[in-house]
Amino acid sequence: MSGADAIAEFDSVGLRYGTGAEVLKDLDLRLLRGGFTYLTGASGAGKTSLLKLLYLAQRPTRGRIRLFGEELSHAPRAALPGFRRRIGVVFQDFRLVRHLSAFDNVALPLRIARRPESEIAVSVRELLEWVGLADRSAAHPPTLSGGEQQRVAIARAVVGHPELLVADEPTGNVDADMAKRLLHLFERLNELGTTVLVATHDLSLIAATKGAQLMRLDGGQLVDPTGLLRHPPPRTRAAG
Ligand SMILES: Nc1ncnc2c1ncn2[C@@H]1O[C@H](COP(=O)(O)OP(=O)(O)OP(=O)(O)O)[C@@H](O)[C@H]1O
Repeated sequence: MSGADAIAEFDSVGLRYGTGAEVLKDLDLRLLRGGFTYLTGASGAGKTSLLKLLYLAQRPTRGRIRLFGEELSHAPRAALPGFRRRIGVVFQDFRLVRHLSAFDNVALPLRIARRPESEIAVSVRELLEWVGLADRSAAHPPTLSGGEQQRVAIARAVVGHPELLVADEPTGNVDADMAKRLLHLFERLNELGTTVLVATHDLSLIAATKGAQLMRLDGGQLVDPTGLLRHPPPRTRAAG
């Protein structure tokens, strides 16, 4: 398989914070375009750190990352916002804008993309309904429960149909029925072409997703239960 089929590739990637020990070691991985992947691992294993590398909140301390076919270490800083706009992120701590309503938080990526307000209104309403918050669209984040904030964060991450969706424990604050509904949303987005990576401890979620790839982090290293990772990475590159 050629590099052109991968939306992201890690080649011997390591990460340390400051002068501490490496929290991620020798990561070789490949996220296939259009794939659905779960990332598991004990608390502190490095899941959030790996996701941060993918959504460009951290740079690796060694190794190489290719994203959307581009080598990140060669990309100028000015190119990074362009990459980020292609990625939807559900942060573990939600990161909603406090002074904006739930509606306006979800609308943000579409407004940044300068989509017409009429289209924004339809998309945002549809998503708020899907995540069970149609009647809370005017509410501000501080007045929402943790689970409600998480659902707004998910709606915001998916509303622009990103090429890559990265979600950190996206069902950590919701009940089993809502988790199923949110999983269905991710699957639908995946069917429409979004590559999905979900970090989770929720084994029932993983069991419910047919055909998903599973990666596990253990002590900062990737264990590969489904045998789909790349060891070692291919050196060939497809033309174009
Ligand atoms: N900004 C930081 N500065 C220093 N160390 C950090 C920082 N962020 C994470 N770490 C350390 O890196 C290691 C991996 O943390 P990370 O948050 O990636 O794990 P995780 O698998 O996502 O954990 P959890 O499931 O509890 O969210 C931990 O030892 C953590 O203490």
